[in-house]
Amino acid sequence: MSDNGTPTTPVKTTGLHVGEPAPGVKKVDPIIVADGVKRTFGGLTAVDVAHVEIPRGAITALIGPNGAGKTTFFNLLTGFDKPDEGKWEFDGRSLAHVPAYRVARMGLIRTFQLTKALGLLTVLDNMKLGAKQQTGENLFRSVLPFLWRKQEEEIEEKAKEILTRFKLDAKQEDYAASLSGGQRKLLEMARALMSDPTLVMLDEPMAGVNPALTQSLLDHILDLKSQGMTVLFVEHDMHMVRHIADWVIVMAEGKIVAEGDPHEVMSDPAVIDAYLGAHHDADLGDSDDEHVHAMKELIDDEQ
Ligand SMILES: Nc1ncnc2c1ncn2[C@@H]1O[C@H](COP(=O)(O)OP(=O)(O)OP(=O)(O)O)[C@@H](O)[C@H]1O
Repeated sequence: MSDNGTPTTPVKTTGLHVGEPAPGVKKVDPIIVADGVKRTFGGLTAVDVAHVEIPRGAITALIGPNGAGKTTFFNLLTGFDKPDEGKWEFDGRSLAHVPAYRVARMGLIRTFQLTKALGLLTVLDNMKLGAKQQTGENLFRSVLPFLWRKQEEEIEEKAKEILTRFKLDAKQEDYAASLSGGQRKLLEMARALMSDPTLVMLDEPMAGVNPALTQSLLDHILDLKSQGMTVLFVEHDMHMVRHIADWVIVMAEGKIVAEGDPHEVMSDPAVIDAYLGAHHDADLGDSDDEHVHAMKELIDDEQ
């Protein structure tokens, strides 16, 4: 946002890849490298990614039609699900068989939609839960209470400082369930920052967000990049993707079908096919598939 309150055009990070943009293209400085990652559910292949690299220090959008395998791939990368086969690295370290809590401790944090249980905690308690491993729960608590108390104070101070940055400080004692959709998204992001991540993975950051908070969320995501973090997000809001993503990876039927900067990707025939399939030239009429509509609009813009 500029000083006079009008949204500014974000500065895109370029020069991320080596060679022609295509599925699996090499990156100059990848933070995640995945190879042969496959996940099936019964007879259904949800994810079948031959090779993909996520560029460091940039904002990458993972897009694709419903059921493309985006969430499943997110879950695999973060240790919340196990693949049938494949290997993947974060910052040069293998993540295969590493449980979710250790992946998070290594600096790869994903946001979660606020569950019912977390809604019953205050905003401040939600933030404290996001802090890195706490010594409070072990021997120190009873043997060295002063250490535990000091750590508690530091965590609380940090939580309040981040809440202020996200303009949620006035809500710190409120139950998280009382927040609006947009405020919850801000809290999810704020909570992720409690553990000083290297890579932040956001699951549909714009879903359910009132337009009044959209700019604020976008600014916070751009801010993560300016602080040196890498961002990977799944999103159906194509305007947002085009506005802030430096790089876009497109999945369809479990596979990566295209990669490139937002302009390249939205004019790629493989992407048009993945989204619109047989509907490409048809009037979508009353179809309730909102993101297919949004994609069609943008593809038309590009042409
Ligand atoms: N636990 C599960 N059991 C069975 N099938 C599953 C499970 N999780 C996902 N699937 C199936 O795997 C496929 C990929 O689902 P996934 O949720 O990863 O797609 P997505 O791209 O995130 O979709 P959306 O954009 O709709 O969230 C879908 O066909 C889905 O029904």
